[in-house]
Amino acid sequence: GTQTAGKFQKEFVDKLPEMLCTLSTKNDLFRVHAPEDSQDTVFEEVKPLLRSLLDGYNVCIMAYGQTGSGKTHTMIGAEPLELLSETQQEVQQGVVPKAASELFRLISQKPTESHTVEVAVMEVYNNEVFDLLSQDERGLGGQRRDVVTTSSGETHVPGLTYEPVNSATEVMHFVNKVLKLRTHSPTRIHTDSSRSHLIITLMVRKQFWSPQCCRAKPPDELLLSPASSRCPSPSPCPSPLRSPSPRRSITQDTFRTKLQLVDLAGSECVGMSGVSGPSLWEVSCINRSLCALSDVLSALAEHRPHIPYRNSTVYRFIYHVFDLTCFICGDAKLLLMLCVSPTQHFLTESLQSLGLGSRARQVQKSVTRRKNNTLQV
Ligand SMILES: Nc1ncnc2c1ncn2[C@@H]1O[C@H](COP(=O)(O)OP(=O)(O)OP(=O)(O)O)[C@@H](O)[C@H]1O
Repeated sequence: GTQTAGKFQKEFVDKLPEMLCTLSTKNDLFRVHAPEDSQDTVFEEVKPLLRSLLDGYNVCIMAYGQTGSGKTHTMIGAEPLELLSETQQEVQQGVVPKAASELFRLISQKPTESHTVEVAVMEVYNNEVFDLLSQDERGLGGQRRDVVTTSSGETHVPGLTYEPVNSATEVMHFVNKVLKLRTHSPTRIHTDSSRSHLIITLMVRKQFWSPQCCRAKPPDELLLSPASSRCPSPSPCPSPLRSPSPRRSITQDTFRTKLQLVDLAGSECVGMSGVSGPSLWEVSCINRSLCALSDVLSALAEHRPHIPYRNSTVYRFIYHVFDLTCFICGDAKLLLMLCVSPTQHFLTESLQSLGLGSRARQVQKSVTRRKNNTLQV
């Protein structure tokens, strides 16, 4: 009866943290953080992936969970950051600013390599992709972009704006500038609910410097500068790197990897969030795209011959964002951060999120292999 079910739910919720912690200690790939854990503690899980990014893996870090469960808090940080002191801001920063800082810190430790970094910010709203770094005519949102798949199977967003960045501060300058363009609406559960999926991409290009061209490490002003990141063949290397002999530099292949930081829109039950009218379409698009993710993960986990990447209208979103053929089966690492409400009220939603997490873990068992992701310069 209802009473028994209620008792079960209470016991389940009471035991949930303990169960999760036990699982966490038994499995290296699985961690649980309590609400009081700091952003720094959570970021410790993410840090190794930044090293992988520079080692040549594509990396996707994605926050999933019901509406209001803390995805934006986890990915971006406490808002509004500008009202906090500098020290508080650092403490409250989420995965995106911390990952950008760590990336540039790691790059600064590799003086013999030249890196360029570019940032793109997209939102996927009602199954359409918007380029937030290129505002529409009214300045109220991003330009709508198409998603195309080439004959070689690569997915592109033609015209997507990539801005060159030289520091974490510059990355966050672009991100913070466009965050207000992201679609938000109040719901009964969350007064400032994001109604779109946010995708921040950091594209890293790495170029090796030829010994004939550069006897020593390139000077700092050449590192991370998009315009100067290529060894300036056929012109001689700039002083003091010019070779004593009149040999010209050798341009090498560029190694390109992508870090995708994804703050998904929250899954929600219409009855609970109380949305109506045009907002119902938003919820339907959000829930369908999240179901499609679940279907893809299930198919991959069960090694089914058909993986429904191209599942109806969400295909473009799923395929482009996760590029799952690459992220899960190939040269990539995926970190799924499940945000779960600590209250009993949202037990069903929490179980649903954990279900998705367990499917994702099964996919993790497939072998990840890194390949030379080279581009012709
Ligand atoms: N660990 C936490 N510590 C303190 N506050 C938190 C934490 N997680 C979430 N919050 C707060 O809870 C509220 C909802 O969080 P957030 O906006 O991140 O949810 P969300 O999952 O992104 O929601 P939606 O999908 O509806 O956009 C915010 O006010 C946020 O600051």
